[in-house]
Amino acid sequence: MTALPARRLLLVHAHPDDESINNGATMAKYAAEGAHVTLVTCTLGEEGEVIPPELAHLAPDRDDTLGAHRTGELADAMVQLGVTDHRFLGGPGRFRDSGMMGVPQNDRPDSFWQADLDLAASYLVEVIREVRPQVLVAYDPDGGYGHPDHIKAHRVAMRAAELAAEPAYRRDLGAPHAIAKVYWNCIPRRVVEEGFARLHAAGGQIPFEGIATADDVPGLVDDDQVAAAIDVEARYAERKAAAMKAHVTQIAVDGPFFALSNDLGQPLFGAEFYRLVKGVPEPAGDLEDDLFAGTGA
Ligand SMILES: CC(=O)N[C@H]1[C@@H](O[C@@H]2[C@H](O)[C@H](O)[C@@H](O)[C@H](O)[C@H]2O)O[C@H](CO)[C@@H](O)[C@@H]1O
Ligand SMILES: [Zn+2]
Repeated sequence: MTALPARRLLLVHAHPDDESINNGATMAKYAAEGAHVTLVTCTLGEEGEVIPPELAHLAPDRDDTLGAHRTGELADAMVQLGVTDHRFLGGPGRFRDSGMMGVPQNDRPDSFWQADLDLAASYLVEVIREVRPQVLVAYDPDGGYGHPDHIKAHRVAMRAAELAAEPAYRRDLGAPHAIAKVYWNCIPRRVVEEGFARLHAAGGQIPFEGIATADDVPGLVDDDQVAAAIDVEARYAERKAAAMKAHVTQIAVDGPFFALSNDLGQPLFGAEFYRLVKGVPEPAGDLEDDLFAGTGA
C-alpha cells in the first residue's frame, strides 16, 4: 500500500449532501493542498425527498431507488471537491437512512438509528486505524439539528475515536491510533444572521418559495464556542457550491443562496467553523485557521 500524505483528515457524515453543506470548502482546501481527506458517509440517504419532478419516481414510497441515485450524486460532489477517499460506513447500504425524528422509518431494524453503537463504531475503527488521521470532524451531540442519523453519526464517530485508541480493542482491525484533534461542526449565530440579512436584502430575486430562519441552520453557537474558522479563498467556496449542486435531488443552489427540498432559502457560507473538543486550543480568543495546527503534521 502506498504511503499516505503527512496530513490526514477524517470527516463523518450521515447522508450524501451533508459533507458538501457542512465542510465542502474545508475538504476542497485540504485536498488541493495535498492532505489526505477521507469521508465516511453512514447511510445512502434512502428516505430523502426529491426536488426535481422528473426524478420523483426515485422516492422511498415509489421505486425506492433514491439511495442508489444519491451515491452517484455523492461521487459527483467528490469530483468537485477533489476528494478521492470516500466510503460508506460498513459498505454501501449497510445502514439505512432513518428519516426525520419521529417517523415510522426510525423503527426499521435496518435503520442507522436502530444500529448497535459498538457494531457501527467498529466499522469506523477499521477506517481510523487504516488512515490514521490527525484530525476528525463530526457533528455535535444534537447532530446539528436533531436528525436521528446525525445524532447517531456523532455517537458513532466519538465512540470509534475512543475505541480506535484503545490498545486492548480488536487488534484485528489494526494497530491502535489516537486521533490528535476532534472538532464538531458549528456556525456562529452572528455569521448566520449576517447571511440572512443578505438574503432578505435580495428579496424578490431569490427563486425559492420562502426564506428559512437562523434557527433552522444546524450547529448555531455563540462566537466564544468557535475554535477554528476555515475562511477559504473564493475558489474553494466555488468548489463547495459546485459540490452542493451535484446533490440534485436534495439541494437547489442559486448564487450565494441555496434551499433544501423544503424550498426555504438560506445563505451558502464559504467560511466553515469548528468547535474543538479534543486537542490543544489556541490562546484565548485566537481563532485557528488550520485544523492541523499543533498536530506536527
Ligand atoms: C441536510 C440533511 O440532513 N438532509 C436529510 C433530511 O432531509 C430533509 C427532510 O427530507 C425534510 O423532511 C425536508 O423538509 C428537508 O428539506 C430535507 O432537507 O432528512 C432526509 C431523510 O432522513 C435525508 O435523506 C436528507 O439527507
Ligand atoms: Zn443529513
